[in-house]
Amino acid sequence: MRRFEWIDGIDVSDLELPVRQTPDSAGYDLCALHDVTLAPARVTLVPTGVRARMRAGEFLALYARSSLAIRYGLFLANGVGVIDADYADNPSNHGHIMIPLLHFGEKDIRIARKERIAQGVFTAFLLTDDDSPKTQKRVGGFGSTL
Ligand SMILES: O=c1ccn([C@H]2C[C@H](O)[C@@H](COP(=O)(O)OP(=O)(O)OP(=O)(O)O)O2)c(=O)[nH]1
Ligand SMILES: [Mg+2]
Repeated sequence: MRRFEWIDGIDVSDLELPVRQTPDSAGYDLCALHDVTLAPARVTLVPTGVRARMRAGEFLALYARSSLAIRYGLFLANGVGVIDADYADNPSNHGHIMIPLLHFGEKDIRIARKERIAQGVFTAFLLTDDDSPKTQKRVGGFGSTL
């Protein structure tokens, strides 16, 4: 089981789930769910309308798209986003993947619904020999494990 799903209750009639552009592309392109204006020197959290399901021992790494970085000065505010496998079932937002975009340019940028804004790469990770997680269940995202 490794797939993308829509978050319930959103109009997805004109959208498509994340896809890779070519057979050897690593990243699944994630699109903006809404039109959004990015102001210079600000972080804007852009919703995607999707969640990612994956196996234990994997995470979805979110990276910027090089073209947006080069053309507009757009970066992920967190450098690389880490989407945990247990985020999909968190009761607070049901795994909604959000993209924190940081705009380094000087003028507002308009991002349109459906525009590809980041890419996700499914990635395997390793644990320490004495690994012991602090809690058994994730309850939210962005600070829920404080
Ligand atoms: O760019 C991102 C980064 C994270 N997340 C979601 C998925 C991830 O599983 C969750 C928590 O992310 P992270 O562990 O990076 O943030 P945190 O500040 O440590 O929050 P928490 O205490 O909830 O783990 O937020 C996103 O939607 N987009
Ligand atoms: Mg965390």
